[in-house]
Amino acid sequence: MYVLRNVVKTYPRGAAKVRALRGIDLTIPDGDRLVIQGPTGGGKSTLLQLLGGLDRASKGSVELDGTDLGKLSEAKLTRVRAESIGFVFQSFNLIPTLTAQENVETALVPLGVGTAERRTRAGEALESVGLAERAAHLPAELSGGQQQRVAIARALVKRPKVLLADEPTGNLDEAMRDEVMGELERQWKELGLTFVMVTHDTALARRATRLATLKAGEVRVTEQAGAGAGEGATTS
Ligand SMILES: Nc1ncnc2c1ncn2[C@@H]1O[C@H](COP(=O)(O)OP(=O)(O)OP(=O)(O)O)[C@@H](O)[C@H]1O
Repeated sequence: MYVLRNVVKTYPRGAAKVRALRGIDLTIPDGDRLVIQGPTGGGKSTLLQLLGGLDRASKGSVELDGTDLGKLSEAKLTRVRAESIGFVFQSFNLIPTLTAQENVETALVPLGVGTAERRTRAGEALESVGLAERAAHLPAELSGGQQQRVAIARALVKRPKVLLADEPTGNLDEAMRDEVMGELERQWKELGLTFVMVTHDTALARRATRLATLKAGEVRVTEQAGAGAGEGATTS
């Protein structure tokens, strides 16, 4: 479970400061599926980076299961990221010279998993996203939707408890968007992940059970009755 208390994030801009987050209080229970939306520059990516331990708050605390991520040493924070948090980005971030299989295996290297087990687990992860037969393909030989599914396999192969996605369908056409969202939702349900997703897509936001709207660095959370993962991937 995440507990954020009065989280402020400022960035230097010349002599001035940009206040990207202005005192966020937010609790994200285990197994939650939270969608973050809001206008450009509202602080969505900044919040996701703090949840992922990719950056630290300027003030306040970001606790994951009782540990204040901002107080960990760089080495410990890296360990938490490697073990517990899977990331999926808009731009896939696959290594172009590695095959799908090798890309997925890279997530297990920092955890000290041996070669044979890496191979097996990466194969299983690719199978779970329906890409077993594409394991030997390079990213350039895959469609956008398939590349994002490789990225999902890479995020999940380490069996994290948290999955963070920043505009995971932003680079995809509508059909592929549905394919990728369907995959993310299936994995969220099957693995009991805590799933936090930033999206500009209002159709996706409407289907979230909990919606966090970030505007000018402030958050408002709404529960949406009737929304949920069971509805399938509608595109209207
Ligand atoms: N590394 C940085 N250095 C300086 N300012 C930054 C940095 N990252 C973000 N900002 C600023 O912080 C504010 C929030 O940015 P953030 O990227 O979190 O917003 P966002 O809601 O994700 O926007 P978008 O929808 O455009 O991705 C913006 O004013 C942005 O310019």
